[in-house]
Parts: sequence; structure tokens; C-alpha cells
Amino acid sequence: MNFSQKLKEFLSSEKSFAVVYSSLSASRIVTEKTSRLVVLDSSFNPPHLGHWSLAEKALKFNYSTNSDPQIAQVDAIDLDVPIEPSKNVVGDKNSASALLLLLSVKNADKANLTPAPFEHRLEMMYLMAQKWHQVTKGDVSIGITSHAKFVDKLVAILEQLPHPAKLTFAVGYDTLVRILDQKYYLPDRLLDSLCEFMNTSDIFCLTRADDPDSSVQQLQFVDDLGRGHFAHIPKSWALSIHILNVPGLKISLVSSSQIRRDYAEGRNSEKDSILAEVDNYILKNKLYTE
Ligand SMILES: Nc1ncnc2c1ncn2[C@@H]1O[C@H](COP(=O)(O)OP(=O)(O)OP(=O)(O)O)[C@@H](O)[C@H]1O
Ligand SMILES: NC(=O)c1ccc[n+]([C@@H]2O[C@H](COP(=O)(O)O)[C@@H](O)[C@H]2O)c1
Repeated sequence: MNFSQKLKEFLSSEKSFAVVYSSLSASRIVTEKTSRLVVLDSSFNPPHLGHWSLAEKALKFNYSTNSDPQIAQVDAIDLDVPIEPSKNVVGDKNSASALLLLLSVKNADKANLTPAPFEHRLEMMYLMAQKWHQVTKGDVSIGITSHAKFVDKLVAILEQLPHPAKLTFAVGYDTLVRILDQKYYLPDRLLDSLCEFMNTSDIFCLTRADDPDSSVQQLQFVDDLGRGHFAHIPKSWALSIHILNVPGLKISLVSSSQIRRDYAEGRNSEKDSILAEVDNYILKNKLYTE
């Protein structure tokens, strides 16, 4: 797939969101049957199995009981052994959910960080999307946004949905904390800025093992939120935040920056953290060599 033209068109347009690929026909991201669209927003630099796992868990999650139907089973097996995409993530039960891989060309914190050009990232996202569709049989699309903040991403995506669907933003704990950080909304109040977002969409959050906060502290943060421990955050918002900790999940240690360092230093350790197709692409195109 050649994304250069689509990327060029997007960057030179006034648009803040565009769909550049979909497993559905006519670049549709949802159908009339889709009740939930899971949005995985990232700089995909490169896409890795931590992203895959986050999407997988967000799609499998039971939002009505606030639980992961497979967590008991996952606990019972040896989580230290395989790090591979698991099969049949999206079964019939979840057939009304779809995944949107969203490339952010602007970041709320990092200024113009482009170790791999956007064309390459889109190609790698496409490899992940193809694999996702092949393994899970689920609907998946790829979008680009120029919005850095989630509140703005939500509005831009909703504007282009041909059918109404609930949006669930799948994020790691480090991102959840930043979504709720007042500093991104100044001079406005967090309460005013996020109210609509929290009332209309969900956040699915996976704990991260590489975070300075322990998994217990990460779970506690959302628990405290629901108890109204933060004066500037309404406790009702916790109803829209679903946090999941999978004990021993090795993939929660993976990060794009670590993978880039591993490639630059010629280590082989990154192979366990990305799809083989993405690994081949990185090597073929000599990405992250310095
Ligand atoms: N291993 C992981 N487990 C859970 N969430 C993850 C994991 N890796 C990334 N995420 C989440 O995926 C989203 C997009 O991640 P991002 O592109 O920033 O990846 P990253 O690997 O953290 O990148 P970088 O190391 O360059 O900061 C963020 O919400 C992030 O918290
Ligand atoms: N308040 C917010 O909505 C907020 C804050 C920090 C990062 N972000 C976004 O989260 C995504 C992931 O960010 P990092 O790559 O910095 O982990 C990016 O799209 C970034 O712009 C949003």
C-alpha cells in the first residue's frame, strides 16, 4: 500500500481527521451494526505488541460488568512464556466492535519527533491492520489526525461517523494520567474541557509495567477518582474509565522508544515485542539505525 499521496493530501488539507484505509468497503470505519469503536491513538513509531495487546484487551473487555472475561484464565497460565498476538480476539460476541488505529501527527508533549517518516509508520500500521484482520476477523481501519488532545480527536472522529457508535479510547496508564492533567487545558478548567468527552465516550486503560507508579498505585488512582479524592475531577467520570491490570503481562513493559533504542544498538531483544512483518519492514527500510 502506498500512503504517500493520501498523507500529502491530508497534510496540505484543512482536515483534522482522515481515514486512509479500512477493512470495510469505501473507507468506512463503522457499519450500522457497530456499537463500539475502539480508538488506539499513537505515534506508532513503531507499532508494537504492546499496542496490539491494548487493542485486544479493549475489544474483549466487558463494559457492562467492568471486567475482563478472560482475566481468571490468563492468571492461571504462565504469562512469562509467549508474547505473540493471540488468536480469535474478536469472536461473534464482539462482532459489533471495530478498531481504529489512529496516527497522531501532532503530539501534546513531543515537538516534531520524527525518527521514522509518517509514510513508514502508516505502512507499518497497515501491516498490523492486515494481521489484525487476518487473526481476529475484526473490522479495522487506519486514520490520521492532526489533533494532539483526546477531546479534539473525539469531535473530529464523531463528525465523520456514518452511523452512531460509542467511542472507546484505548490508552496506557501514562496517557490516562495526562488526559486528566489540568495543564493541557489551561486557561480553561479541566471540568469544562473534558465534561462532554467523559459523558459521551469511554476510556479503556491498561496498566503499564514500565511506569514509575506500581500497578497497585495505578489501580488505586482510578479507585481514588471514583471516591472523589481529587477536588478538580468529578467522581462520576470514573464510571467512564475502565482500568485493567493483567498481572505478569510481560508485554506491558514494551515501548516504542525502547524498541527504537534496541534497533539502533543492533540488539535482537525487540523481536519479541513486534510483529515479524513489522520487524522485516524496519530492517528492509533501515529504520531506527541511529
Ligand atoms: N506496552 C504497553 N502496554 C500498555 N499500553 C501501552 C503500551 N505501549 C504503549 N501503550 C499505550 O499506547 C498508546 C500509544 O503509545 P505510544 O505511541 O506513546 O507508545 P509508546 O510505546 O509508549 O511510545 P514511546 O516509547 O515512543 O513513548 C499510549 O496510550 C500508551 O500508553
Ligand atoms: N490531554 C490530552 O489529551 C493528552 C495529553 C498527553 C498526550 N496526549 C496524546 O496521547 C498520545 C500519546 O502520547 P505519547 O506519545 O506522548 O505517549 C498522543 O496523541 C498525544 O498527543 C493527549
